[in-house]
This record gives sequence, C-alpha cells and structure tokens, in this order.
Amino acid sequence: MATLLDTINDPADLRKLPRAQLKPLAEELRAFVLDSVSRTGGHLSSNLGTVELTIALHYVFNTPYDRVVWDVGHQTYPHKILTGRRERMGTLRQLGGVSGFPVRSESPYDNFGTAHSSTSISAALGMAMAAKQKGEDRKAIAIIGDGAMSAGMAFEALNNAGVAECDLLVILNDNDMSISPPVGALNRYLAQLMSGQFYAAAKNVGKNVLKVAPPLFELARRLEEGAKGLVVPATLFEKFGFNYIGPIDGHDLDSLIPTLENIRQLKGPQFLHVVTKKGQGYKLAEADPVAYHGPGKFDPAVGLTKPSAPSKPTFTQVFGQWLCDMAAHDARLVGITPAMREGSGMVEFEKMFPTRYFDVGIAEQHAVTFAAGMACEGMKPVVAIYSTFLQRGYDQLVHDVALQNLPVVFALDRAGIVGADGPTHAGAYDIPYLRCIPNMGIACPADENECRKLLTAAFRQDHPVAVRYPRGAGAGVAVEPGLDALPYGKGEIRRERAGMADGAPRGVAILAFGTLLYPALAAAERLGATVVNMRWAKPLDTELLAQVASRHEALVTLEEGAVMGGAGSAVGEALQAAGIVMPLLQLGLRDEFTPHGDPARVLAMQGLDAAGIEASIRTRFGELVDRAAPPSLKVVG
Ligand SMILES: Cc1ncc(C[n+]2csc(CCOP(=O)(O)OP(=O)(O)O)c2C)c(N)n1
Ligand SMILES: CC(=O)[C@@H](O)[C@H](O)COP(=O)(O)O
Ligand SMILES: [Mg+2]
Repeated sequence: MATLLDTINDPADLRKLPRAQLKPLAEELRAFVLDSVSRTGGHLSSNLGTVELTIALHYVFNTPYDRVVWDVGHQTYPHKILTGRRERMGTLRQLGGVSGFPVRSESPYDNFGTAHSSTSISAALGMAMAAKQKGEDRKAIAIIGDGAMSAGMAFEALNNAGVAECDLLVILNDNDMSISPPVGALNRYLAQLMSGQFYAAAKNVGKNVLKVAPPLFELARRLEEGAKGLVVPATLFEKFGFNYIGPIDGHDLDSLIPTLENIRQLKGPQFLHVVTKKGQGYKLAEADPVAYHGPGKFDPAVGLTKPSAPSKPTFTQVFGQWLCDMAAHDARLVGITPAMREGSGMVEFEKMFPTRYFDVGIAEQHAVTFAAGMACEGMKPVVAIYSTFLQRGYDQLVHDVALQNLPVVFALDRAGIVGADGPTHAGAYDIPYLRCIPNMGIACPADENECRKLLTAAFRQDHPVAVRYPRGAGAGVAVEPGLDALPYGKGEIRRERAGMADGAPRGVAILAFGTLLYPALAAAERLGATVVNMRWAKPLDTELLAQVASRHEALVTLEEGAVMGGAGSAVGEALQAAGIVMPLLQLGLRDEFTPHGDPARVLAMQGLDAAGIEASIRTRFGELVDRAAPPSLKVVG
C-alpha cells in the first residue's frame, strides 16, 4: 500500500494534503530519514530535528518561487525527500549521488549552496533585496541553527537586514546544540529566552504575528507596550530591527503552520524562534546527539557500535594524543577549536586540560585572532582547524598572526580530499593560500609518525607554522611516543633510482609532499624513479632540491592539494630562482572542484593513486623513465 510519503514527489503534492494528514506524514518522513541514513551514513540528529519545520515551510510557502536558504545544509534531508529526491536518497554522499548539502545544480528547490555555516541570512537577504529591486513579491527565508548563529557573519547579516526594509524571514532553529554542546554568551541568552519571563511571554507569538491586521495590531501594540513596560524587555533581535516571534515548538505542526501563515503576510524583517530537539524521535540520538551528528552506517535497532578490532589511528587521533603530551610537557600550550572538538580530536585534551581548552564557537576568524592575542602574551596556542574552515580566518591569519610573526601552530585537519562531504569540505587550497604569506611554515607529514614529529617541530618555532594532514588513517606507520622533532624545512630521499652511482643526470625524481609519498613509492617501484619526501612546502628544502635536480633529467611534484599555486609551483619557482632549467611535471588536484564520494575513488579520478601517478609520468616522461630504469624494473607493455 502506498504511504503518504510515496505520493509526494514535489511540494505541490504536499500542499494538496489536508492539514490532518501532515502529522502522519511527519511520522513517515522521520522514519524514512532514520532508515535512509542508517543505510548510507550521513548527518542524522539535525535531520530528525527539522522534519516538521520542513513540512511546514513547504506547506505554507510557495517554494521554489519563495526562496528557502538552509544554513550549513546538513539538516536538509527531509527537504530533499520532499522535493523530488526521495528515491535517490540511497545514493546520498556517494559518487554521482545526492549531495549531503543543498546544491543549486541538484534541484530548483536548493536555492543556495551551503555547507560552511552562517551564510544563510546574508544570502537570503541578498535574495530579498533582489526581489525588492525587481518588484517581485517572493519571500526569502533563512533557517539558521543556534550553533551557526554564533558566527560573526550571521551578526553582520542581521545588522544589515534590520535596516534593509526587505521581506526577510529568519528562522532560528534552536536545539541547544552545535555539533557538541553550544558555547558562548549568545547560547546563554537563548537559554534565557527559553525560560522564565521570556517563555511566559510566548504570547509574543500571538502579539507579533497579529501585526498584519491593523485593528488587532493596535490592540496588540498597546498590550505589548504595557507588557514590555512591566516585564518583557525587547529581545536582542528586536533591537536589531526584527519583529521577534517565539519561541515556539518546532515539532508542533499546529503551532508552526498558523504562525508561518501569519508571518507570510507580514512586511519587513521577521525573526521566528523555533525550538527543536536534535535527534527527535529516535531515542538513541536524542540521548547522544553528538554521536549521531554524522554517523556511518548502523542498524537502527541496535544503534552505533564500537568496531571490534582496533583500527589504525587516524591523523586526528595522532594530533589529539600529541596535543595532550605536549601540553603535559609545556604549560604554555593552549588548544583552540572553532566548534569542532570531536572532529579535531580534542575530547581528551578538554578532559585533561579544561582550563587550557577553548571552544570559541563557530567563529574561525575570532579563533585565529584570539590565538594571536594569547601568543602576544607568551602562550603557545595551537589552533586545531579544518583546512577548509581556515579559509574563513584568512585575513586574521595574514594580518593578526603572520604580520606580527606570532608563534601560533595551525593543526590543519582534513587537508586534501575528504570524501562524503565533497567540495565544500575538501582541504584543497591551504598550500597555495598559506605559502604566499611571509613568516608561515607549512609542514606536510607523509605518515602518522611524521605528523607527530612535525607538530613538535612546528611547536618549537617562534613564528606561525601549519601542519596539514588528511582525514582518516595513514599508512599505518607506528608512532613513536616521545616528543622528538624532525628538522625544520628539511626533506629526505626515500628511494634512489638504480644507477645513481655513475653520477650522470638520468631519469625522473618524484618530489612528494605529504601522504601521497606512499603511492609515489609504489609508482616509483614500477618506474625505477627516485622518490623524495619533501616534508615541508615552506620553507622548501632548496639544497635537497638542487642536489636532486642535478642528478635527474626531469622532476615530478606530487601533492594532495590544488596543483595551481601549490607545492609544485613552489618547486618551479625555486628552480627558476636557482637558474635550473629542466622539465617539471606538477601533479595534484586539478583546477576543478572535486565531487563527493569515496575518497580513494575521488583521488584516483584525479590521477593521484599509484596507477594514475605512474600513468602521468609515463605519458610525459616515458622515454626518460624507460631509459633510466634498470632492465629488471622496466615495465613492458
Ligand atoms: C564555517 C563552518 N565552521 C564549522 C562547521 C562545522 N559544523 C557543521 S554543523 C556545525 C554545528 C552547527 O550547529 P547548528 O547550526 O546549531 O545546527 P545543528 O547541528 O544543531 O542542527 C558545525 C560546527 C561548518 N560547517 N562551517
Ligand atoms: C556539516 C559539517 O560541516 C560537519 O558535520 C562535517 O560534515 C564534519 O565532517 P567530518 O566527518 O570530516 O568531521
Ligand atoms: Mg543547533
């Protein structure tokens, strides 16, 4: 028998349903989300929390004519299911499948591409302003979480919107959670709004939405004036120029729908405060929304289980352990995260050093300058941040840290391909964007052990240094427990081509930056090439480079990052500066955005697995390779 959900292939179908059928639809939708995510993995708790809100939005507003902008977009699975992608949810976050975030090219209902947080109010305001300019009567709606609301960008947009005289609706989806528990004064303020006098004054809902009907409005205004004079101060959002409505129960369709229907008729900036529960309807996720924020596949009847055999440690875990060990060794160390405690491997550090741990909220710019301030006072800050999110703090990195040459360590996680999250989260650009900044050092560990030692090397410098490492596990190299450092700015030759002894320049040398050293070694076995583990993209080991250049006929650079402007470009510049003219092939991520999907496959599509590296080198330098390789290593055919 067809379910209600089966009948909805478009919000137009949803709008045909009688109100009474929306609750059973919500139940079906929630069950579908749980079942679907348990099969594919993905973001769960946030999506269980937006089921009713999504139904209400598409039911009340004329989507996609009215624009809906979801902040971050990790909570848009119900939206995807109701907007024609139900049957493709089994492909979620897989190569060629449905994206885990809104993407404009994926659906006309995805009005704005998101995944980095706190952009929704700006984008929706832009759309509202465009509608005003063009004389269109469409509505623009931003749905932003309490975590995302903590970012400066959200406040910049509120500041603008409050005076912009546009028909903008901001919906604050307040579930009292970021990925981990939310932090900061705004969070405390929202908690206040939820309690005591404010919550009692939730008649605000009735009062403010009545503003549409002039006679009632006058009555409401007088009531409001009276009430405000007595007990209810204006909310922060009213002071920003919004009409504040709420808080209302975001799981109660009987509150949501009439409230949205009324708001739809209001003019000017509206602010609806909706209260939801992360993980709503699935007890295990309600009890542990952190674990169920972004789980892998699991059996919903059992829940998440611990893997039986201990797997190789991830780079994140190697960093987390190093951070604790170095903090025990050096009291000046402080650890900073912009709201990514779990993802950045800082759970243990917070437990061991609670007074030296700082979660500053989703506020990357602030995290960087906050670190700069600490460094000015003799502390040794370690900012643990995903490569993609440091893009937010770029000016702060240049102006506040590097220009003042402050010793801040950037532990850059998720450098390179990340897989399921796709292009928004790929750490593709850090080498190019860091390398051009004076005073910066950039370390690219090839494996777990090097990661630990390069973190120590970075920590010992008196200037800023970034250590970039990828998502997941490495080659499985044993990590030595001490706090030894690798030398600053120095690489090593890992494999020498056969016949080096005769001194004549011959064959190809691969200069690997980071974890691609291992596929490079595999390719070099077949090519008879030399492999150099460069370790540092900046400073470049120019001495080693000159030595290797003098003994080979061609060089190949290799990095898991944008090839344009990356470490390979640095090698090209260094060769030119030294007056060395020789063929150079630069391999890395091409000048295109990489899709979401299995990371190994995405890397292979970029030609960065062992076979791809070998093929590229053969195509460009086949003759040199074959001439240099000893007969035993020659690959025939
Ligand atoms: C600029 C940026 N920093 C960090 C993140 C990682 N991140 C994704 S979701 C999230 C928490 C968002 O909290 P909230 O907006 O309240 O949504 P909820 O998860 O509670 O649904 C964080 C920190 C991000 N996507 N973008
Ligand atoms: C939506 C978001 O930005 C995070 O939840 C992100 O998906 C986490 O990625 P990791 O799984 O790599 O920590
Ligand atoms: Mg939240």
